Amino acid sequence: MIEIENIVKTFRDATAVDHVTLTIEPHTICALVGTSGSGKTTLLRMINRLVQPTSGSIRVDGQDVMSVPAYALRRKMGYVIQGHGLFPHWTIAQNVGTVPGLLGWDRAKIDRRVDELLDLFQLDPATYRDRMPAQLSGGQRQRVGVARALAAEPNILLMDEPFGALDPVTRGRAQEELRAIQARFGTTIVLVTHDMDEAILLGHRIAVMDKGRLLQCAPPAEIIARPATDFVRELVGTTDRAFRLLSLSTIGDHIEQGEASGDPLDANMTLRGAYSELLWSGRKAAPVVRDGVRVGIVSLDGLGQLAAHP
Ligand SMILES: Nc1ncnc2c1ncn2[C@@H]1O[C@H](COP(=O)(O)OP(=O)(O)OP(=O)(O)O)[C@@H](O)[C@H]1O
Repeated sequence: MIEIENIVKTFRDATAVDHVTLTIEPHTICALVGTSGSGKTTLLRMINRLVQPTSGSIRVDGQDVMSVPAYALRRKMGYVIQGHGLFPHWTIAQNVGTVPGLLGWDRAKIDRRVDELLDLFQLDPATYRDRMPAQLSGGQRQRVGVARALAAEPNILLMDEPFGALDPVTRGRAQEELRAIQARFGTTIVLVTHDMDEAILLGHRIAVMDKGRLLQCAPPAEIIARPATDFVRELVGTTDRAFRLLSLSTIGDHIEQGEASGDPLDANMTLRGAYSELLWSGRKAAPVVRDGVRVGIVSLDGLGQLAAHP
């Protein structure tokens, strides 16, 4: 658990983070969103002591971060930045093995871990472990950056715009990978992002910042349905909010009974995806299958009700 209490950071006369109190539960993703300059990066960097707070406290699993040597803290927490931050003159394997090496793991254990992580991120170890960062695409480098941060099995991962520079397709894949890895290892993740769609997709909770202050911290559905201020409402975007609400759950969570014909939709599809499919195929309803077995239907009427202001 990360407990941020009344934290303040002032640079000369400017307050970058202004009395923020925020608790991040273990095994969850907290997405920090806000406009440029709202203090997200500064807040993130106070968690691993890259930035020294002016006042307030941060506890990680009950321990004040100021009581732990900064190097020990940073080895315990993964940190990923935009543009990956890989060492350019080290191979991919050396980059991924950095923290395990610092922690004194033996060679064979490091090698196994590096190969396991490269596999996990769909980078064939035989092909990639001895390459240099410059011999990878931007998307591959970014995935190596995430693999490196996970190398020593940290239970906390701090991520600052990790996918900001990727094209939409690569970005979508990287987001899915991160979601799967988080679900598998239960890592607690603090993710700074400009992108509300990314925050809604990945965040169990979304923390909205403006001018150094925390305006609201709540699950995505609540941020969409009950924004605490006009700024939060504007950030969520009023034109898209019905679709954003539909993107939060799958058809499998809202199976209807009835008859429908045509190609079936998979129960794991989001409600938003189903809505789009129904409009596109000109149908009022479609059968739903789970593991190939028909379990019910999804209808435009049903989706319309689910998209309405709760
Ligand atoms: N080292 C520094 N010295 C002086 N001012 C700083 C420093 N770091 C950040 N700031 C200021 O603190 C404020 C918050 O910056 P921060 O980088 O935390 O915002 P952000 O929300 O992460 O922005 P972005 O999304 O653009 O990265 C800004 O006004 C910035 O200019």
